[in-house]
Amino acid sequence: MINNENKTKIDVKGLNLFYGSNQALFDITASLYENKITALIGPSGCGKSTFLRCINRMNDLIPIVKIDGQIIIDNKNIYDKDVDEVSVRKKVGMVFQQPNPFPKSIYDNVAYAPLKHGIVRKGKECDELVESSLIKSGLWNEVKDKLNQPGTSLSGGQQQRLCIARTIAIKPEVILMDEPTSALDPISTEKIEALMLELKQDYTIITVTHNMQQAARVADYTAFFHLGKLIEYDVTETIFVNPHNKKTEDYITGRFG
Ligand SMILES: Nc1ncnc2c1ncn2[C@@H]1O[C@H](COP(=O)(O)OP(=O)(O)OP(=O)(O)O)[C@@H](O)[C@H]1O
Repeated sequence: MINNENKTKIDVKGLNLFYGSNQALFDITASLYENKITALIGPSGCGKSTFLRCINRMNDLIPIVKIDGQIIIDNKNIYDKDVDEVSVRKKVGMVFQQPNPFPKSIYDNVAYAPLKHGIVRKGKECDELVESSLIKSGLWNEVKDKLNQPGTSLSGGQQQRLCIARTIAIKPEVILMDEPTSALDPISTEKIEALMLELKQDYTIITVTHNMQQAARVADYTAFFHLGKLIEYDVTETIFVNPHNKKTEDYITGRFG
């Protein structure tokens, strides 16, 4: 059962999303909790990534998308007309499936956006932010002597941690992760999972995963989607051990998906 002492960070109310005439999300309503990891699971095409992208208005970039309903973050509907999507994306950072560092140095990968948004000034202030972001992403010890080397010279797992450092540097409150380890080897995956558990102390994390073991290992809450509907959402243990819906049970026991 969901613990009522949790603090809601994101309140989703009656969210519908259409790609042209094709409806991809149906009346999604859920509260997502602060300093928790919520995993979104479900078969391919069920709308997990679409839902994730609604939380930082990334779907606004797709012209055929129409959205109705509300996503309230800290008491403000991010789809209200007076909300600018750039400010939403600062508050809600995102890490993608493929590590995608900029073709720049390790240092510049982290420093670029904070300098551009005026979060820090060049020099000591920026150096400190780069260092603290790389420490928080667990990469500092591996890169502190080669900050001028290209981000792309790192291993896949290191590149993903660099992307996490880049996200943290903008000082978000929520981090969205879209299958953050599916392109990584098991050891890099383990490091990212350990990092997620550390990061949830400071951030609210929503992650899409196809890996049930990963959801079971890291997520406090799990939401099961099917055909664009949120079928069941509960504490992770309930979803995996004692699901209430037959479809959830069929999916987690591998009967479809
Ligand atoms: N840019 C787009 N234009 C049109 N339809 C889209 C677009 N992106 C997704 N869809 C459709 O929306 C539905 C949900 O897709 P989505 O990618 O959100 O599912 P998913 O659960 O994340 O899938 P997967 O696990 O395969 O990544 C699918 O029917 C998909 O074809």
